[in-house]
Amino acid sequence: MKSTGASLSVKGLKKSWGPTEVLTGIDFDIEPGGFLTLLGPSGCGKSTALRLVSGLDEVSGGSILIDGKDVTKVPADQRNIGMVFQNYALFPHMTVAENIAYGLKVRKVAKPVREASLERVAELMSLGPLLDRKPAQLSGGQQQRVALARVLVSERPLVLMDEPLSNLDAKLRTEIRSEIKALNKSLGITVVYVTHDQSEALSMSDTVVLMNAGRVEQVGTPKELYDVPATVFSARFIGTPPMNLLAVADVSLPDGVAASYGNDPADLLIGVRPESMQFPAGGADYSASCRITSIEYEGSVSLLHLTSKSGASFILSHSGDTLPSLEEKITVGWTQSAAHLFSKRTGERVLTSS
Ligand SMILES: Nc1ncnc2c1ncn2[C@@H]1O[C@H](COP(=O)(O)OP(=O)(O)OP(=O)(O)O)[C@@H](O)[C@H]1O
Repeated sequence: MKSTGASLSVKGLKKSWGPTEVLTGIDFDIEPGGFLTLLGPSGCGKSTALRLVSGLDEVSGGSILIDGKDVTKVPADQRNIGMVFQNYALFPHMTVAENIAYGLKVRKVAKPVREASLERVAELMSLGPLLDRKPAQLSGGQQQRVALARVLVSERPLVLMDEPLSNLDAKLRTEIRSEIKALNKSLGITVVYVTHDQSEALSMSDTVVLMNAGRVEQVGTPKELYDVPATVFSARFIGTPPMNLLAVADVSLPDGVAASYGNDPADLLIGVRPESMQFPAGGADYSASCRITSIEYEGSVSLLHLTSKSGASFILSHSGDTLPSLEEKITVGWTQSAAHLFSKRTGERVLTSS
């Protein structure tokens, strides 16, 4: 099953339903064989963007290029795109084998070729022993694997997946996640994936397009989004528990940071990830005095829920052996490199000269 992925370029994509603009002009690009995820909260427009790329809905503005060719006005069935959705709708009266090979049969692919493709994909997806069963005789995870196999066997250079794992339990999600990723790499197909689950996005993607209210908040590799969030929204959306954001009044800053910020220092928000905060604070560049309000034991770490001088809540992920006690007043710290500075007013990351 050789397959070479297509490139995809989305430019200024807009969609309105009546007077409501649900996509306000989004841009992203993906190289052949890449894995790009549209990530964002419910209702931000991820599925809408995917449906426009697939051709199921018409754009209100902007363009879609596949392998450099403008397909914005090309009907869905001529875009050569494979799709897997959350409700994977297998044909109940057909066996697994018939379901998988259905698309090839419709396209009048010769029987020996069909059979060879089926055998190959069944092996890849470990579906061999299930080929004669009907969908009702499969578990949810097995049905999802059949839906994926059906798309993979079709050898489309571009595959769109809309929350394909959302019906599965946590263990299966993790298993199928890595299967999808491995298939993306071994077959070279280009994948555009939609999810609201950040851990799914971070673990699978080469590129993440983080969306918020119909626009793109940030585009980058998973590491870029985690290490250098461009906005307060990115900082809070990526990472579990989310990044802490503290007002200047609650933090003791290194000399010069506030002064080097051209604007009113009270506009600064100091971001720090729970896992980058240290207790005890010894030698840290930034520090904050606080009180421990609760302690959540999570096995490898304990989450210390803290309250700042001004009453703001934040979290420190503590991996040390000795735990402080509840209600104890402590000082926590973090290094310059773990500090993320944002403007409260614009929500954007700001750089200081220090
Ligand atoms: N056919 C439609 N008519 C009117 N509004 C629609 C239509 N389809 C989607 N919308 C609206 O567009 C917005 C974006 O929806 P979309 O399904 O793209 O979001 P999403 O990010 O995929 O959300 P979810 O993760 O919940 O699926 C929502 O406010 C939704 O109500």
